[in-house]
Amino acid sequence: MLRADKIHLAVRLTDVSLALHQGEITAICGPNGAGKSSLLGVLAGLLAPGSGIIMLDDAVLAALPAVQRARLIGFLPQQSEVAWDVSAETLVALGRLPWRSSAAEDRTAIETAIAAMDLADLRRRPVTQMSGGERARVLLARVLAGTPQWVLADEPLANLDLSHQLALLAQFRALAGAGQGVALVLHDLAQAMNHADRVVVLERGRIAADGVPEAVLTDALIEQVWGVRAHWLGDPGQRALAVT
Ligand SMILES: Nc1ncnc2c1ncn2[C@@H]1O[C@H](COP(=O)(O)OP(=O)(O)OP(=O)(O)O)[C@@H](O)[C@H]1O
Repeated sequence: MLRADKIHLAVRLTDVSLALHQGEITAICGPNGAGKSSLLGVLAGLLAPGSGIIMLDDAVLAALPAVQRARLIGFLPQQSEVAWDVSAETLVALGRLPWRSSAAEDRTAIETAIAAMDLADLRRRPVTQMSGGERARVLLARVLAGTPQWVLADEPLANLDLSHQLALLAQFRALAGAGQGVALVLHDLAQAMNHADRVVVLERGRIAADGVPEAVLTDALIEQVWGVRAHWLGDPGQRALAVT
């Protein structure tokens, strides 16, 4: 379990408590500036809260050695810019840095990540010569190559075409099915409704709702938090949001 207890981060997060569970996909939703990226950064141990604590199972996350945190938690930031002119394969291989494993183990993890992100044809291409969506897939493959127990991804679907969005959502489901914990910042409420096990809604740095998607993403909450009047169409698992 990855647990945040009474987190305060100046201006950005106020009294945020939540627990993420392995085997689940948790969607973190909310308007621009609500604190989603800040929360993900705190959960990953990359941002130190002013007060409050993050626990990873029985350990205080901040007290774990950095290399152990890097093995346990894979973090995909919102920005997909890459400064280095390296090939996709080299960038994916950097995901193995926290591990001092055998070459064979590294190779297997790298190849699995490349296949999962559909990058076989792009593996030798410099990432600086890729489209935004292609680069986003390489960066996520780097996270997957690290075989983390937790994947925390900030808007991982934002630059992807529909087919790669669906493939990636299936990939996240497979990770959760294998017992990993997955937390995704998502702006698309239909994706959160249909693909997450749980939705956490942030509003101005506070948790506005937390629970199963159908119970959380009600028409009333969407109007309250996003100021948009909308209603859901379709059946559970295949919902579409109609704006009224
Ligand atoms: N480094 C920073 N120092 C101080 N305030 C910041 C910093 N980064 C972001 N903020 C502010 O904190 C609030 C939350 O920002 P955050 O990036 O977490 O929101 P978000 O929900 O991820 O937004 P978006 O949907 O636009 O990506 C915003 O008001 C933002 O302006």
